[in-house]
Amino acid sequence: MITLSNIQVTFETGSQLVTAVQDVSLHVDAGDVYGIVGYSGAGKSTLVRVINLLQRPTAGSVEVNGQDLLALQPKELRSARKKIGMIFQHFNLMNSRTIYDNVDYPLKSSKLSKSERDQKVKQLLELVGLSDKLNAYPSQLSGGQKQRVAIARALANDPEILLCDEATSALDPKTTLSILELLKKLNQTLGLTIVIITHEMQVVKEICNKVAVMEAGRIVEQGDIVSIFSRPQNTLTRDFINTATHIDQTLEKLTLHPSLVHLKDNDMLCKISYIGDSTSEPVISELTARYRVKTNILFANVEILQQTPIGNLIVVMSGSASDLKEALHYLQAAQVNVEIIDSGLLQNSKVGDPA
Ligand SMILES: Nc1ncnc2c1ncn2[C@@H]1O[C@H](COP(=O)(O)OP(=O)(O)OP(=O)(O)O)[C@@H](O)[C@H]1O
Repeated sequence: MITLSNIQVTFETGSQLVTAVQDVSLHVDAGDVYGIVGYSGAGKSTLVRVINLLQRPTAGSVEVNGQDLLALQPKELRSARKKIGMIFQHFNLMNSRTIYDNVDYPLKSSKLSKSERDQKVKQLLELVGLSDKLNAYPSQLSGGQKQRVAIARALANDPEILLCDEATSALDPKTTLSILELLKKLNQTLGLTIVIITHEMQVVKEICNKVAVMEAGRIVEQGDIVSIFSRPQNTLTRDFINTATHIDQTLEKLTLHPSLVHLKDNDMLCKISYIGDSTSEPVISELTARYRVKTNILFANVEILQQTPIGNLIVVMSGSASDLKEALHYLQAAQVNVEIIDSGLLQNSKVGDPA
């Protein structure tokens, strides 16, 4: 549905050149919910605006639904753009017009009759759950309701693609979830292809089937969500994932308060992660039954991403050195990833160190 190839966007500010997007290529299939995640200034907004040519790239090509957008004449581009809806962080509604008029506005240039337009506006507002707000003004709505109006307006011309530029960043967590649920419903019922840019991996986790991670204008990692969450390759990707799973915060607390974890010489503080089938294996109980290794679970979390379970645990494993070694081999063979964070030997030698 969308193929960006070797996109470069450079801005000239006074005598300075800012390269906002650098050699980015990505491919979005029809029906994807594609997340682009990155910290502020990474180039996400610039990149997403390239998809509908709100931002013309300095170099590269933009193909949407089989059309080379950069080759289109202004009139053709206007009609291609109608098939690409967009929503924004601050909703961009017209405050002096009613909700009805906001949604009706993009239909003014359509070929629909007045009664067809009326029917369409009402249908759209029903789809987003706002049938009772036709005559209200934006100032009378909550942030979540305003975003629903913006979504209805973006769908007025039956687009195939919806671009979401930080669409939930101004919303509280509960409202964010309800908007993401609505987007998921639109993806599933209308077959809408969605591109979401966000700085929150939590958003990606809720709704996306694919994700690209951006840093300093480049994509540092991209792929399907399960592979990225279970085997992140890039440090930045790991950082983003850890913020969404809370595992790093827990580890930080444990490291800041060593009294929470009393490690004896043969104890190991480990982070254990697994994906898919391993969750049904009673791996933890096997450690005790087969290898005489006791496991104290300090933190456990299972996420279901695209119907695939992904688990993360922080545990203290205790046993003899040889039993621990065998247990680690067993976990490795069971496709369970183990990262040793600290061990009793290490911790106790640190305690004994002269200041
Ligand atoms: N019109 C412009 N003129 C000059 N520089 C720009 C322009 N638009 C963006 N930039 C610069 O390009 C870089 C990327 O900005 P962009 O807004 O795309 O990042 P972002 O990842 O979307 O960040 P945020 O989440 O804060 O919006 C930044 O250094 C920004 O200052």
